[in-house]
Amino acid sequence: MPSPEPKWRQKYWTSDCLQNTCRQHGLNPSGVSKRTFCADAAELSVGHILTALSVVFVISRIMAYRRKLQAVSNVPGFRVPFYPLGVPGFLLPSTWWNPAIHWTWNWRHTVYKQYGNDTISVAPFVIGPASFYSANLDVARQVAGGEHKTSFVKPKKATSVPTYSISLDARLTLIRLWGMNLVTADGNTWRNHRRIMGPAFNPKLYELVWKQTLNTYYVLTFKFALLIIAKCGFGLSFNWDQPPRAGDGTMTVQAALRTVIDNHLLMNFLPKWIQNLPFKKLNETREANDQLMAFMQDQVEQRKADIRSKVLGKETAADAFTMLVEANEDEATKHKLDDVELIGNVFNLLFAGHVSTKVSKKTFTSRSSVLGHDRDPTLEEYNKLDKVLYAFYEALRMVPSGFLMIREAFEDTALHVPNPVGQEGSTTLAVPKGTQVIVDMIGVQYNPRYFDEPEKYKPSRWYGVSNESEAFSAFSIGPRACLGRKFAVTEAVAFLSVLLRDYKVKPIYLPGETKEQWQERVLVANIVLTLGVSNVPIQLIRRTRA
Ligand code: HEM
Repeated sequence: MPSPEPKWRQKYWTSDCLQNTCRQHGLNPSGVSKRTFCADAAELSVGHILTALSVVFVISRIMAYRRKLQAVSNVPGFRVPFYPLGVPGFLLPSTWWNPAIHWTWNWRHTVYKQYGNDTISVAPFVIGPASFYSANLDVARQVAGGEHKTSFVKPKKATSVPTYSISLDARLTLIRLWGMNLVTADGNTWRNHRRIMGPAFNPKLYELVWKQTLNTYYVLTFKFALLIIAKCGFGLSFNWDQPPRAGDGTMTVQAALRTVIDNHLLMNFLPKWIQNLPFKKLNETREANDQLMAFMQDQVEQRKADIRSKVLGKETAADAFTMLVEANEDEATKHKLDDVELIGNVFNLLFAGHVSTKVSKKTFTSRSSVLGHDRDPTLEEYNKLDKVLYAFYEALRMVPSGFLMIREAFEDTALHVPNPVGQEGSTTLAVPKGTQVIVDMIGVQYNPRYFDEPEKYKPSRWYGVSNESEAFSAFSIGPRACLGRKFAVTEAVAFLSVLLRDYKVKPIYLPGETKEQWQERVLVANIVLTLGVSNVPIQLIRRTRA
């Protein structure tokens, strides 16, 4: 009994094969079993099926594409293969045929001009939903303002966001990590969250923000200055994240040095017997001093060992500390400093270098008209620091960290899109349920409708604008505007006022580079959950007291 033909083969028999002939391939029927399989004919059939499938796919895409164009009322915009916030659009590099997530930044100066209005559409012809992108504040008010009667919500659940929408999915998943919250909620749930959260943002909190920002400024600049002097002056392998531990490891070198520096007057001027009294502060200072000495001793030993085992002709490290130890080792024995003297010198250098590099609380700039005294600013003086506020507003306008506000129509609705500048009125567009309207916050901040010469850094444009004003829109507008606005602004003003009091900030130019060219070079978007810029080369120059 011949074994039965497998099913997949039988499927491809042609009627010619069944009649023991194959006109197409000229087979002689004699001797050819009825069950002979005509492989070429079968391949032809697979090809037919694939072609048919492709045709079906293309037709379905064309129909879907037409629906997307209808959804966005044929408003001009991108006709590209992929949705910018989804896979693969998000993963592929941003280029003319794939805007990707970066387009709102990369093309911020040109894109809306190119399409003739500040609301445009995206209709991807391969994959992804139709959406509007708008740099218009009236559109923002309709979709993101959180008005009672809105037909737009933040895209519902992270899980319900289509899987092609990787970035959106990731953003929502991240901000929902700890459950439903004010940022992700909508409707009555949002109102309830806001009612409870709102009172937490009160003057007492801002008082704390102010105080802690100033404290952190000193901790930060101390650590920063220590790091530089330790690395460059002494070749010590200090690490920002994991500072080295002094002595027996119970204290970081940074903490020990801080204590010693803060209390050096006690150690220098009090008689020894008083220093040894069992008071908390004296105990701590003694302990810190011992730990630091043990650390320095260890460092000197290491340097000596390095110098002794130095491979002939190989340079040792060029830091001041190593060179000091090396010079001492070269001295004739009678002139040599002993270890304690060497440490004394090293410590003094470290101490002196650190104190002169660190930002002293007492440093004061003669330029400041507000902080005219030898002290830190207080929160009560906030209003007088308006120039600092305007500088911060302008920087945030140029790099708005909350760069997209994504909304979705939960029912069929309408959108009133203001006509281009110079044309009165607005156009009403029908927006089907499920269509996204994305407020492009970068576009808003660079929109010539709202700002003249938007590409220029001009803090003066904010003169007289109050902290609550909606003219400044980088924190969003309407009832759903950023709850942390005053928190962020208080922190920024406190930090910037002391930083700018103590330091001049100078851009580091390439040879022959202008300020505008520098700005264009360094403003490279760094988009994670929020928008930032990559490394900005600047020089901080300590101000001298007048
Ligand atoms: C420079 C700093 C900040 C900027 C530019 C900023 C910007 C924004 C923007 C644009 C929104 C609206 C998002 C949307 O509707 O999709 C928002 C909402 C929000 N922000 Fe901020 N934000 C900043 C700092 C903060 C801080 C420090 C906090 C908290 C301490 C905070 C808490 C919130 C909350 C809770 C919401 C949701 C408000 C609601 O939906 O009712 N933000 N922020």
